[in-house]
Amino acid sequence: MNVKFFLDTADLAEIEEAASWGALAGVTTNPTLYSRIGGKLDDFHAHIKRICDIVGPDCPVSAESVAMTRDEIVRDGRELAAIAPNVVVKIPTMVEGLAATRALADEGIPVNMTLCFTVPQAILAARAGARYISPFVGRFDDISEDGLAQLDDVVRAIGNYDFSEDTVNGEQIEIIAASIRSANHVTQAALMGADIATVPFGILKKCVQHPLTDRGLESFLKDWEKVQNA
Ligand SMILES: O=C(CO)[C@@H](O)[C@H](O)[C@H](O)[C@H](O)COP(=O)(O)O
Repeated sequence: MNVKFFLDTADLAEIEEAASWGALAGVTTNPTLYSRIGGKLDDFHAHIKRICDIVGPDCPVSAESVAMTRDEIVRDGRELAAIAPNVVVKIPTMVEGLAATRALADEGIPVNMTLCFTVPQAILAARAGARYISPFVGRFDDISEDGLAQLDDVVRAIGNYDFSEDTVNGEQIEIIAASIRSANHVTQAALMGADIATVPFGILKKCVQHPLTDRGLESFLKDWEKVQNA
């Protein structure tokens, strides 16, 4: 298992930029992120394809189903999975979603079970065959709960067991820390052993930066000028 950064956006310019940094391992989208870039319904599949083309076949791209019944979610999921081999079908943690996850997993289609807020939800997602489980940190904090503690609980509970009989091709489940609001959330998620942090582009940039890095670079450049003029 390895720790990875996913980008939480549907914005192609952000994805291109982050992919060019050489450390991006995947992308997650959701209906809000797609609407934020002015996305249109009839362009949704083409847009997901564009993201897949930018990041390449080794980077999973989560595309969310907004269907509400098992059969509709399964139909949606099959269509989304047909866009590109690296598409992961994102499905909310709900009864119909669990049933659809089982059906899609049995067909070899990977699912990212999203909107997960508790350990029992995560265990059910795992048992239903989810490849990824996405506990939300920031939104749990928003209701005066402890998002990081909840993430820690999910990481430990899922890590206690072997779910390989339930997942597509016996692959290991990966926990995606979602609703990340700060670089510190990323730090804490990594210390807890979350496999992935999916972060908005602004947070990804903050993860690269540090004032001491800037100050150190400035003084190295100044001193190098002295070397050149010596
Ligand atoms: O579920 C996943 C990743 O699997 C994410 O795309 C997830 O939807 C987003 O992180 C959240 O919706 C972001 O929420 P917020 O922090 O902006 O309220």
